Amino acid sequence: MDMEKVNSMDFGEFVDVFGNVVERCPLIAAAVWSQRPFSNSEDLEKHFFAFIDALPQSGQEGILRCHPDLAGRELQQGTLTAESRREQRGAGLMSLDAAERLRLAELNAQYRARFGFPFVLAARLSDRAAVPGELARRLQRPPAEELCTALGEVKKIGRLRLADLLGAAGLAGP
Ligand SMILES: NC(=O)N[C@H]1NC(=O)NC1=O
Repeated sequence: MDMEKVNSMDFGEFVDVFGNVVERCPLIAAAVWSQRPFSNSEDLEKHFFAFIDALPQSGQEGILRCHPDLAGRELQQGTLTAESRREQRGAGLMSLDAAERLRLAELNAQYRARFGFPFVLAARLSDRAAVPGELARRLQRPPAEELCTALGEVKKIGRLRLADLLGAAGLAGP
């Protein structure tokens, strides 16, 4: 998809296409649409990220809370978004054994109890062997630092989702 096509989208089409660049936060795409035209994919991405950065802490935590747990209940119930399912499957999180699932569920619960939002990690840049260790490591971090790290992961997920949507054509900028 090229930028000319993106810039010509009406509001509804844009939100349909980009509404899940940030998991279950179509409001962000709705706000970004107002800022078109975009010169290239980096410019488009910049607007998504700037919206996240400009939110008060409660809004940033709200974005994190829109994410499903890794290997959590929604994966079991089949209610993940298509993007999240693909990411979690790619990382091998759909084929955990019972002990691995339990370990992750315990760590996810501890993380949520400590920080008040779910553990977020760009699953496509990780795998089932690395996730529990990374979760245990981040569980020890100070809350303010952890909020920044988690938002950084939201951006990594968003960058990969945008690249999927735009393909190579969208990446070519002036
Ligand atoms: N909790 C969490 O990190 N969820 C996600 N990560 C990812 O790559 N896709 C998700 O839905």
